[in-house]
Amino acid sequence: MSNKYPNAINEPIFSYLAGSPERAALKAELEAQRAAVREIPAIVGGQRLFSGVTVPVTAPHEHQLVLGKVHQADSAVVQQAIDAALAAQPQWSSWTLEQRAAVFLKAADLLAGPWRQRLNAATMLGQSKTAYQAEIDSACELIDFLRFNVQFAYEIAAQQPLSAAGIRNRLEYRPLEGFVYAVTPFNFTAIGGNLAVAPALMGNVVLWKPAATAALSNYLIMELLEEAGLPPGVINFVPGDAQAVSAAALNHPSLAGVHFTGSTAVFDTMWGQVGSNVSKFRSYPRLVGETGGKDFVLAHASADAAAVATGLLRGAFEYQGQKCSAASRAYVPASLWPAVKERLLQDIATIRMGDVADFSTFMGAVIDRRAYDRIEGYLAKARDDQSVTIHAGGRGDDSIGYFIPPTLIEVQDPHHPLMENEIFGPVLSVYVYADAEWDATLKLVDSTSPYALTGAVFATERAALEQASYALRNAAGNFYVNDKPTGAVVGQQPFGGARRSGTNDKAGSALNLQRWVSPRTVKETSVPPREYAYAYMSN
Ligand SMILES: NC(=O)c1ccc[n+]([C@@H]2O[C@H](COP(=O)([O-])OP(=O)(O)OC[C@H]3O[C@@H](n4cnc5c(N)ncnc54)[C@H](O)[C@@H]3O)[C@@H](O)[C@H]2O)c1
Ligand SMILES: N[C@@H](CCC=O)C(=O)O
Repeated sequence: MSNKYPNAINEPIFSYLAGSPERAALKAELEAQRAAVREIPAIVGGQRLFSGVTVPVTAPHEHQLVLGKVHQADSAVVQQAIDAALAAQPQWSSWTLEQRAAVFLKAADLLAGPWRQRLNAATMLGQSKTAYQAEIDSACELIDFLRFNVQFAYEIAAQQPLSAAGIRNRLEYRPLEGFVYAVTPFNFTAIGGNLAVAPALMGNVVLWKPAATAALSNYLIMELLEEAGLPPGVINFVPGDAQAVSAAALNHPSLAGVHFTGSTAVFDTMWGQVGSNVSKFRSYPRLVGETGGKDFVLAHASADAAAVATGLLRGAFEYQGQKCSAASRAYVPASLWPAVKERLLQDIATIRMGDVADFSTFMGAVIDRRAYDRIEGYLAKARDDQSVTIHAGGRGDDSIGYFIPPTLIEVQDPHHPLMENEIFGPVLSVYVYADAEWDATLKLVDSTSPYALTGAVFATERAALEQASYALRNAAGNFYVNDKPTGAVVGQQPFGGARRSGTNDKAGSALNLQRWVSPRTVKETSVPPREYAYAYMSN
């Protein structure tokens, strides 16, 4: 099947400069959304289900501001959603790729146009992203997922076997039999959408359990998909208690796959549940999970100090360090550290943190009370720890919002918990190594953390870059050279990590989409043999 659509290109990032039309539109949308309280129901087979049992969605940077009420799906609703998905499956899986792609390409165009600021504003208010962080996520990345996935799906469909004379072979890329359970994180609106949409594009039906704290933006994605023409029941939206929803979904004989992004601990639990139910399932479920990280930045003595400091600051503190890719442990040689530290402290002193609707802010708040308490717990311990030095930040303030300032901590022990545990907040820990210990530091970086998601090396000496790239080949699924470890772009840097960071199925690439198909090989013979004996046997 050939792709008649043009090749995808990355959605350009709007500037939001003062006086720009996009800035005015976003401001207006922010005002409108902060003044409303959205009812957020489950969507099952196209029907809105309001259970009446609700959980509020609040703005992390202004926790008294209620933006929505999420109606919780109970296990009966989950069962209804699975039934609706399975009922939608025969028709949806009979649609051609071209017909399915048309829905998602229309969604991309709507999002690039009239829907852009609706989704950006919801992401800013509900998940405390600045305008830029929302734009690269809920607008550009989601549009890119929608468009590039179509292109990748055609590339998969084009992979066909040889056909010898008199025989015609083909591979049919069938969707999985059953439903895919998509469980999504709070921190990227685009990831939420993609985890539900990618299997659907390949012809699957989906049960989507969003993160409670991202329910507002994720619900808008459902509305967007409906406007784009997604038939009822293809994606069913079931916000609710994670354990209850999962218990129902992961027990169902028609579970065909899990598409997860979130913490390692939760994925471990889900994997265990699937494992203990394995003989119940009609097929072996595909398990795709992109999980936690403890992402490193390693500077070599030849590195440019300003580039290292800028990579660290953006990598560690953008979106309050709540990117799975965020720089959270750094290794800087003693000769470079004074210059890197000076520059970092100068820059950190200028960072504005606060209400993301104020476009001069660089940082908003962390997502919720639980995250605030977890991060503040690390900071409280660090404040009492004589073995570490807090150079900046180090104490949160939750009076208005869940604010944790950009925090820079120097450790003496490279195996300090601050260097090993995923904190998922704006906390950067630095270990200063002796310049002569470069080789040993490469081993240290590789062996310190159980994760292997992202990492970066800064150097101007080519030999050092090549040495680090080889020594750290298993330490990160996304490896950056002279750049921050965040900000992967769909179609340019397929994303995912190995070890305890996930199954590394590379979101935003054909590798991921291949997990959502079950190929059937068909051989057709033009003139079938009519005698069993082979010719040579008659001699
Ligand atoms: N590797 C990646 O691509 C990637 C991308 C984004 C986020 N992350 C990771 O996600 C984490 C942050 O996101 P989060 O706080 O939303 O993660 P989380 O694991 O707390 O939640 C993820 C999803 O799992 C659900 N969940 C929670 N407990 C569950 C349970 N017992 N059973 C089933 N589902 C459950 C949540 O409701 C949510 O929908 C970090 O660890 C981060 O590194 C990884
Ligand atoms: N793809 C994003 C990270 C997603 C995880 O949170 C990045 O590359 O920064």
